[in-house]
Amino acid sequence: MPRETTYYSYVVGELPEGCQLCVRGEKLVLFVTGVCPRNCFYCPLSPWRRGDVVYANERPVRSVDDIIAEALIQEAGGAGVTGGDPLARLNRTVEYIRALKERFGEEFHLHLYTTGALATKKALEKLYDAGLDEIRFHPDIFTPNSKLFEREIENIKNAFDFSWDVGGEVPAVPGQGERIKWFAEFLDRLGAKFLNVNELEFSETNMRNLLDRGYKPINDESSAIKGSLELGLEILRWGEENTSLSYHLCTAKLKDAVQLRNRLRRMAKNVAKPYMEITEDGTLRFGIAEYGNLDELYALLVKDAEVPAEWLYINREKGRIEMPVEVAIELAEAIEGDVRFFIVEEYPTWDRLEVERIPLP
Ligand SMILES: C[S@@+](CC[C@H](N)C(=O)[O-])C[C@H]1O[C@@H](n2cnc3c(N)ncnc32)[C@H](O)[C@@H]1O
Ligand code: SF4
Repeated sequence: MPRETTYYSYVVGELPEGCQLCVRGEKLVLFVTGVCPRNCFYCPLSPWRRGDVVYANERPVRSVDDIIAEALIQEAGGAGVTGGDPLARLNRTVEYIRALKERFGEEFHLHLYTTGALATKKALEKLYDAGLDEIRFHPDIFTPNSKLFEREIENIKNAFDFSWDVGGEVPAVPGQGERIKWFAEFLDRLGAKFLNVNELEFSETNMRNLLDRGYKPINDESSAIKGSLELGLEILRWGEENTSLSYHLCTAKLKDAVQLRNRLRRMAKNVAKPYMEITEDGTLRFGIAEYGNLDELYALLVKDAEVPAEWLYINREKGRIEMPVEVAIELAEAIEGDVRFFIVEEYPTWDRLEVERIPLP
């Protein structure tokens, strides 16, 4: 029987090393390029991520230094190299893998996702020499009669010439169980280590495609697709009986409630300013005051309201003054006029996504 993990997923055999770090929030998401030779109907990437763009987590990358800076804030123990297809920009991918290994040492674990379409022996050799530890193939098993799929399948065989961990990773598309089992048997014959199965999720980008094919979310609060988890479990039960692969069924809930939360908590302690609280979810909570003239407001708060200057931070980019929650609550009661006070909660990420805003009376 597949084991249920404490982080809302299911395992047969051993959890792949890349996943072990990921669930603890220790994997940097290194998005090398949005360029990809495929066009999966379930592709979750937004149009602006489909271009030749580079991100380390939410941070846009101009050079390797940006990647290192992000890894330090996260206290990352490794990175998942993703896209798009990282092999569509092979030199860049190799440069980043090499730089991360050089900066953080051999222990820094690197796994990479690829379609397999560009995984020639030469390309794989470059990745292996750069220090890649684990490679995960996602061939187009749901369009089996295409030339591209044939090439992907042929290329996967090249990966077994190197002593890294080789696995597959595909979404559990309801109605496609037989294709996934075919892929599992294929990987097993070659001597692969694992097959990861992802619970299928909708995003703003793929929602139309998924609805048109009759797939529906399980409820209003979840992005998971009905029937995908059940299919994943069925594949794990079958796989345990019929193959020697390890399996991991990675759920939408794991990604949202565990992996993201753990990553945010790791980052929050390194970016929180003294006036910010870190919540259980890893978000930053603090008070803000908004007013047209920030210098005037600052003078009012320091001189008239006698708030110690070290409790205040003028954030000109966002047009506000930041402060501890308690100070904002007191000031909101004491100050009359056009100044607006709020308690906000933000992600500790590069884009500082605001997730809550409570106006103070
Ligand atoms: C997000 S992709 C990134 C790498 C690459 N673009 C790919 O598709 O392989 C990583 C894994 O996510 C899975 N995936 C793709 N679309 C998905 C979706 N809509 N819901 C859940 N998993 C998905 C695939 O199994 C893929 O191996
Ligand atoms: S392989 Fe990944 S990035 Fe490429 S189209 Fe499919 S889901 Fe999108």
